[in-house]
Amino acid sequence: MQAIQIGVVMGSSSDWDTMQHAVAILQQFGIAFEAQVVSAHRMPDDMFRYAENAAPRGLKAIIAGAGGAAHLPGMIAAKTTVPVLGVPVASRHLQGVDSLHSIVQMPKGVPVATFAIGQAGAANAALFAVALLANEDPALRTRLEAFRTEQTAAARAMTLPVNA
Ligand SMILES: Nc1c(C(=O)O)ncn1[C@@H]1O[C@H](COP(=O)(O)O)[C@@H](O)[C@H]1O
Repeated sequence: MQAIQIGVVMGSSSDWDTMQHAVAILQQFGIAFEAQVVSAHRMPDDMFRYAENAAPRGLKAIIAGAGGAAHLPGMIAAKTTVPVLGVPVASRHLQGVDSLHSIVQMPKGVPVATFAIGQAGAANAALFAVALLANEDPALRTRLEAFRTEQTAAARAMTLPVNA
């Protein structure tokens, strides 16, 4: 069995609607991943353990999604040097601006790569993880390039009602 390369964590199962878009990309590229709920607020000891074990377990990156007071990505980053890719999940009252600011405004010295709010951010975090892995995996880079080529073709094929 292939060793797990990417960890996907989220603060609540209610984040799945967003974070499933990261998982779908990892599946599409055949990346060995794990996905689970880990909350800095509700299960701090588990969160610390997850972060501390990330490097010894060989994880290459952690995609962490959370909403509201979204401390999960930053707190994981505080406990590991494995790259953390943060996904702000849209919150009910502030539409995810709170999540974005919580994740992006890290103090100097503890970086979290922060993506857009919502499902596009989740998908892009996964694509970024694929790009990181592709640095060491030429076959994966070829698949990533093919993905981009298909995307370009789809964009070129777009039509507008005014031109129909
Ligand atoms: N931001 C965090 C953390 C954390 O950062 O540790 N743990 C849960 N949450 C967030 O709380 C929101 C509401 O969670 P519930 O739907 O379970 O009440 C979710 O978006 C989750 O990411």
